[in-house]
Amino acid sequence: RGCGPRSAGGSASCAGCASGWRPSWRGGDTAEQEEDGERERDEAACGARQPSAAEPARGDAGDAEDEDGARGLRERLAAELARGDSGDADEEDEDDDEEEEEGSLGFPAELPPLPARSALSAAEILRYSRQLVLPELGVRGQLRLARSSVLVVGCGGLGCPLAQYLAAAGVGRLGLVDHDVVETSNLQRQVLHGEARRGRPKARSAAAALRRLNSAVQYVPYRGALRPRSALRLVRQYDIVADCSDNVPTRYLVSDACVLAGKPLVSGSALRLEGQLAVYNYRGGPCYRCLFPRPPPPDTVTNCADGGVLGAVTGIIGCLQALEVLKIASGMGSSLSGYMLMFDALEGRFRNIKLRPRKADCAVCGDSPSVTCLQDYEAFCGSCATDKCRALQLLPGADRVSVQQYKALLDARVPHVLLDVRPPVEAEICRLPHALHIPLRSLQDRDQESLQRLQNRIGEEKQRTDDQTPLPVYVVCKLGNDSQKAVKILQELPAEEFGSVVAKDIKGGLMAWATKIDSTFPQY
Ligand SMILES: Nc1ncnc2c1ncn2[C@@H]1O[C@H](COP(=O)(O)OP(=O)(O)OP(=O)(O)O)[C@@H](O)[C@H]1O
Ligand SMILES: [Zn+2]
Repeated sequence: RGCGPRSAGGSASCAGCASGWRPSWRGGDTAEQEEDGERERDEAACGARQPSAAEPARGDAGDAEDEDGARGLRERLAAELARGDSGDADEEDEDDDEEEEEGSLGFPAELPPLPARSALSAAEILRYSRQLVLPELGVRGQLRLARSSVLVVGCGGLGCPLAQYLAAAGVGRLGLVDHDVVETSNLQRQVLHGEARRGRPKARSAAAALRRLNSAVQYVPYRGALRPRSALRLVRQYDIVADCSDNVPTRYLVSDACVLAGKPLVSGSALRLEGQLAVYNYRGGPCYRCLFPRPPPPDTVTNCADGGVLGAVTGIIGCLQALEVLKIASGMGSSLSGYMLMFDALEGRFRNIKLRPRKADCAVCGDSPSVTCLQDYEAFCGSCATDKCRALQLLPGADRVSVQQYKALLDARVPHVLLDVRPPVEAEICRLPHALHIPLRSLQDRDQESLQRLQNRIGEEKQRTDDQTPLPVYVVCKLGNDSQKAVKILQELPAEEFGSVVAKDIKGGLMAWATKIDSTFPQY
């Protein structure tokens, strides 16, 4: 997931595209298009054999194999229709993700090649008729799609719409990788997973939903994290890779694997109300590392849980990713390679920015690469390959208390000030009633009025006690990261101006309060 350079929050980088922390755009470069061998590369990339003009684009199955395939498909379609008629298909399907046969991420087995196809069946012609009549696609493009395999990394906000449109369009095989399970807060944008799938592995849930949409596509769910030890073996088995993940180490891992395996990478990111799309390592264009040779500092990266995202924005970017995949797979039109498409939802504006060409000194796709095998990307980026472990450790243990410790001192009526440093929009969602609210941003800006409000509150509380020791300020935020940053700021305030402030942070923040102390406190 990512953000545009103009993301709210200014300095935040996105977990997805690693921008925000901006690439040094250089306008005016000619896109590096390698015309030579373009067709060859394209064929290899989509794994499709281009049928000759003499080959029939017919609806009547021409040989026994096609006949069988068409009959099987017709029967399946008939069965599906019958199920739809009965009106209880959804109920029957409720547990069908349990039946999804999984691929192994540990040592991915070699997948059988997709069958060679020379003609479409009548059922396929009917099913794909609205796109078959597009001269740009036609039967030839549809057959190429049917021979194409796409690996989708991440079945979340981007992966769901992407996979949905690829399945509907009739790609041959979809590999679906995700290590997570469906959560309630996913449902606002991860449109393949329904309420009944909460707690289920996303890869299987997605495969089950997609199978209902188009049973002719092969789905291979991989329940687990894409890791350096197996990524290359997996990526080699697919023609095109779509990065729909949400963290920087995975972005580098997927990109490097694509360069080493020679696969095009369609990469999307979305955060807040902005999204980005790029095609890397395709037709001589740059790779992700060409643009972002170094990862951003981990504490500048924002994710959807912290920054928020509108489902429609991930939907738009996911669909644009699907479009790029379909174009590459079918050989239709020109690709976005060499450009980055940026979407600003509030302005309703798309911008296409020309990227620097492939860098001759790129560590992985350059002329003498130093990265020749996959690495430890968590170490390289200094952050986890999941956005689940988001806890920063900025303060020594003595400056932190647990939610249980804070509850105990609250029960004992120990005089103190509770300072909530979340952004105003989050404080409107829920808050502890006795907290003073000053956003971290105001502290970072040393906003005088805010600091005065803090001093006033400390003064008021002090009046209630004879104790002459400095009154403690306990700082809370959503997860316990911003609160540590706030404590550092308070500790650095000049004592002669503000008096000495004894500040401590509450570990795990209000979400730890909700899970460990008060289950009625909302989680978000
Ligand atoms: N290395 C990886 N291997 C497999 N799946 C990954 C990897 N990195 C990220 N993902 C998956 O990519 C998806 C990204 O989607 P998205 O950010 O919309 O979902 P999320 O992480 O569930 O959201 P939230 O942050 O709101 O909880 C997630 O489902 C996540 O599990
Ligand atoms: Zn590169």
